[in-house]
Amino acid sequence: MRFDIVSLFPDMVKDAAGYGVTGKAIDNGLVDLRVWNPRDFTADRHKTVDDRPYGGGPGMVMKYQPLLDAVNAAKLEVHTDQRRVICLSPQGKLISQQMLQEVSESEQVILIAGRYEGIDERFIEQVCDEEWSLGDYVISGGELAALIIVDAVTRLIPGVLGDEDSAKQDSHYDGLLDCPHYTRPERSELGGVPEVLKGGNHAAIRRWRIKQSLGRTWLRRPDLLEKIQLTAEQQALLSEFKTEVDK
Ligand SMILES: CN(C)c1cccc(CNc2ccc(C(N)=O)cn2)c1
Repeated sequence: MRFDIVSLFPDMVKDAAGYGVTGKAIDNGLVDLRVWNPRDFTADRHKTVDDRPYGGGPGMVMKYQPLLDAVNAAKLEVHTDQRRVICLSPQGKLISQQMLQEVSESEQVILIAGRYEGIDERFIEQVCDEEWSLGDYVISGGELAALIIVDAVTRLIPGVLGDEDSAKQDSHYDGLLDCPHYTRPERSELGGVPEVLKGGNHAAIRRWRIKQSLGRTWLRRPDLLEKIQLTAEQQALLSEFKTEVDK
């Protein structure tokens, strides 16, 4: 997987991606990350990347030409048709694990991190394949949003996470919230650890974890439950949870 991030703050993106799971994936060549600064694609003396909005109004709009030239430079470096150009913005489609899964099967993902009040619409319409939003809020630039995409997609690439299953056990991978996790010490001023987890009955532990995931999803995010078809076992465990929680 090759990520190309177009951003006015390339070091911010490059440095942040260099930590943890994404940093390791880059070091061992499972992921390639390249950053492009639109300012390097300006032709004027002042290296202009933004301008005043037609129609007036506050703030500035990013000019399309430096962005377009940066995207074209990124495309030239990777010969593939398995490529997605995605702009991050509050006007985009709300991302889901499914959208991330699809993109993880591409060869090149070009992410546009906008600043200012936004980007000339002609660039979004003509150059970007998609416009994605991480949620209904505005941040000062698309860089943090782009880094979230890089992180979430990288985790889905085979071989990136040590234990193949850990990605699958990620909450939202099966559409449910994750179960609670505990580690040593067994006793603490914060309380103890559920008995079932301390025993060696792996079938009981598996059932407990599934029940907790279902119960938490039912309590905290019933909207997620609406979207999935529960197996007979899941339905039984959720019913059990509901009777216990009502007590
Ligand atoms: C039209 N355009 C590119 C744009 C317009 C306004 C702000 C920004 C940058 N800020 C962002 C980006 C994404 C998100 C999100 N919710 O994903 C929130 N804020 C970009």
